[in-house]
Amino acid sequence: MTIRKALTIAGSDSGGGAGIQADLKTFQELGVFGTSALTAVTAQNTLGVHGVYPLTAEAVEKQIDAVLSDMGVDALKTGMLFSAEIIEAAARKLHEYECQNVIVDPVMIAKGGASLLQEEATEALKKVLLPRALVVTPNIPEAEVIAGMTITSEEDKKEAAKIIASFGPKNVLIKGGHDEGTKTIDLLYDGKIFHTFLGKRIDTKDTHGTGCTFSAAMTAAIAKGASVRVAAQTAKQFIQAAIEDGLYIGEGHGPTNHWAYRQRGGN
Ligand SMILES: Nc1ncnc2c1ncn2[C@@H]1O[C@H](COP(=O)(O)OP(=O)(O)O)[C@@H](O)[C@H]1O
Ligand SMILES: Cc1ncc(COP(=O)(O)OP(=O)(O)O)c(N)n1
Repeated sequence: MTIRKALTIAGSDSGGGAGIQADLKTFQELGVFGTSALTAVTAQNTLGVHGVYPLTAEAVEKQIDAVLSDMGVDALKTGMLFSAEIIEAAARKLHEYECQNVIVDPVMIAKGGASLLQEEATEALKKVLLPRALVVTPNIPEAEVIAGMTITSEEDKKEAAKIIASFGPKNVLIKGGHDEGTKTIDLLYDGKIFHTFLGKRIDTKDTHGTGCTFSAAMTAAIAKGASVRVAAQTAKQFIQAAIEDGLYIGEGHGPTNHWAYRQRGGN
């Protein structure tokens, strides 16, 4: 049996709905062996972020070294990176180990409004990390910050995707969770063509960690050999099932159901 492996470089969510915890659960559900390099510890639950405690860039580098020098990976993703120093450290390691299948989820702000990326780190993200990405997966507010424009229509999303592509990622996927309307529209730009992935918008407050889970599902699918387009389709089905079959945990924005996709027969 060939074991496929994935690495997540991200923050810890004590509430288990987002961050490293969501990533590892998603890898597991999609049959991929998960490894991790922690960037920060957050004290977090469904009501919000109650504390952020970043690790040093050196600690992040050491974890990446430990995993990549011995075990290797088929794909990796980044999530909450918090500072320019951590972004630069991660980018140096991706260069050193010649990592190819890199999925960058440019996490900036948690649902409750807490900052998970220092404002001055956006430039480092654009300059050193995006050029190394096979795919970058911003939500709409993140796409607005990276592209430097406001998004209010599908045409705006396309324009923003083109601007973000100019920073170097091979593919840009703008997630549609923050849109309005009865459908969610995720837009993939591969440098030439636009592809859309549609879902039924579920009326629920339990959407904590949807972005992390979506990008982790893409990472797992790519680790198993899927193209970016097929991986986006798998991730869309995974997150749709995870939101639809809600778990109703906690008083605020609850986590999604990472079991749902496999329980429905997905693989
Ligand atoms: N209420 C919802 N119903 C169905 N799909 C959703 C809903 N909210 C988000 N999604 C989907 O979850 C994924 C993550 O999207 P988004 O919420 O934009 O990311 P983030 O968590 O980074 O803000 C996307 O595929 C999006 O379409
Ligand atoms: C530790 C940590 N990492 C990332 C996030 C953001 O997750 P996301 O999937 O964007 O979901 P919401 O925060 O929007 O629910 C996080 N909260 N914590």
